[in-house]
Amino acid sequence: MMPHQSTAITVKNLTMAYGDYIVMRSLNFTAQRSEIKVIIGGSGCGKSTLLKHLVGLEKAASGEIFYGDQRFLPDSAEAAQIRRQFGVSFQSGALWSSMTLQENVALPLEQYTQLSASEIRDLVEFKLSLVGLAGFGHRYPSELSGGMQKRAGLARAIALDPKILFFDEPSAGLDPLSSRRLDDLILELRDALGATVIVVTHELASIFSIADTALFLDAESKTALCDGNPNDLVEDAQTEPKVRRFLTRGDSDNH
Ligand SMILES: Nc1ncnc2c1ncn2[C@@H]1O[C@H](COP(=O)(O)OP(=O)(O)OP(=O)(O)O)[C@@H](O)[C@H]1O
Repeated sequence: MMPHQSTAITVKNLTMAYGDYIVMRSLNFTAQRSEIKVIIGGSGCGKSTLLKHLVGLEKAASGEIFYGDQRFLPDSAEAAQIRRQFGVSFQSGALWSSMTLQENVALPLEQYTQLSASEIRDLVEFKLSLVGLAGFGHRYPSELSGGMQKRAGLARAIALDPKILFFDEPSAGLDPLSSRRLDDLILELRDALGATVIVVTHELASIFSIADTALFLDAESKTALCDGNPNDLVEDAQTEPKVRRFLTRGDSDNH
């Protein structure tokens, strides 16, 4: 059966491994257009590995990934075209320290579009204003706070109006207020771009405030134990105890 029209991402029987070491076996899930899906689970369960597979930095041991109805094979000719729809903000994809914010955000536009210098300048200013950094374009990353740097990374990730945004622990190292602002920003960007958003996070507050769905990866069984709205998962008596414990920070052990 072809994946459904409004389905942005379909993962079918995805097995991920490093050499002989299997990280996850036969994962199945979908993400709809404009859905915010968080990937959660204990340390080392394979969250970052899944993100790397989704963006094509790692190749599946077996199984398939579809964007819309297009199969995503990292080495194929179509992959470059699919990747153009991605906005990626990983820790490793931090800003270039030798470039101003303007130059950082302009980079993907210069690389991937035929826009003129003045069009790029206007777009960069617009993207910076979307993340609350209008007027900061001339600054270097070192001249910004950690929260501002994260937002600048976001501005770069949305430079090409991505259909799908990927974030790896966006609020790591931020104070609770900055982290909250970043969550609000992710919600605003989803609404403004209509993008599907995939986020790896450990932050419970973020999970409950931004996620439409939470996919829980379990290292022990090497499978996803659930994929649902986090509030429903806490309420639902059928939810795996492990997932409930995670989402309630162990409080449900007392019930
Ligand atoms: N390049 C690699 N080569 C071999 N094994 C790896 C590699 N990267 C990760 N692993 C292993 O794969 C498993 C999953 O790692 P991954 O980084 O995806 O987990 P994670 O859920 O993102 O962890 P954390 O929450 O601690 O960031 C771990 O056992 C890790 O040691």
